[in-house]
Amino acid sequence: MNLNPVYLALDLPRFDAAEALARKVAGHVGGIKLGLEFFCAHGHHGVMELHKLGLPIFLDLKLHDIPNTVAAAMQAIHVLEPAIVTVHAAGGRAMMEDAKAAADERCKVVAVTVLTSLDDRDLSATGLSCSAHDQALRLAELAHSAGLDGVVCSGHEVGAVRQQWKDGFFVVPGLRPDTGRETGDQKRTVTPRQARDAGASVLVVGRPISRADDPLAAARAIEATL
Ligand SMILES: O=C(O)c1cc(=O)[nH]c(=O)n1[C@@H]1O[C@H](COP(=O)(O)O)[C@@H](O)[C@H]1O
Repeated sequence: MNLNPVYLALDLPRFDAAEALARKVAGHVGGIKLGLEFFCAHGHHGVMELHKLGLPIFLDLKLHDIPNTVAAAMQAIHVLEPAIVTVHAAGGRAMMEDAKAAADERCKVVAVTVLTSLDDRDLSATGLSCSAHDQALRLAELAHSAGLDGVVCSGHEVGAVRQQWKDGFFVVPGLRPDTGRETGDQKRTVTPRQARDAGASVLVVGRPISRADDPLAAARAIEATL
């Protein structure tokens, strides 16, 4: 895997705009993350097209269903040769075990713990009485015992998760280079540098690059802080 830990989240509705942005910053990111917005709009064909850029592809599908369905979905994406795929840890141990068993052996399967857009109050509204921190740790332990490669968590938890899972592969989104600025829908944010120092393996960055006046300068500036 490329040494630059930054994966650019290509959350753009139009294929040509997504491809142009990826081309522009390709030399300053380690890979590209294609999520639900991209996959629902452009499907397998869109992923194949972006493979031509030669960067590792992180397919962020956040699969969450019964084990049989998730395993079948994992098999259906072998052909896309993703470097990383996401499932939801809340889908449970059997679902994660079957997802890992169905994945290509070169693909890292990581489980989303607690979305970075949620805080303790949001969790309480879903019926969970623990903190986002404790829930992320609990789900990371479950993902570890299910044999996954790692988890997705915020920069607030990644240090503690790394302590309990030394050789895990950890993806941290919800990054804001300047935490004093508007964070939008993200609630548990840190800077890319803070996340890296706390033990992140991959740093997911979307809008701080894609919505910057100069995306190339933004990608370079983030790279320079790492
Ligand atoms: O799985 C993810 O990548 C993910 C998990 C999570 O808890 N929070 C989160 O923001 N993400 C993704 O990371 C990206 C963050 O985008 P920005 O907030 O624009 O940097 C989006 O593509 C989200 O789908």
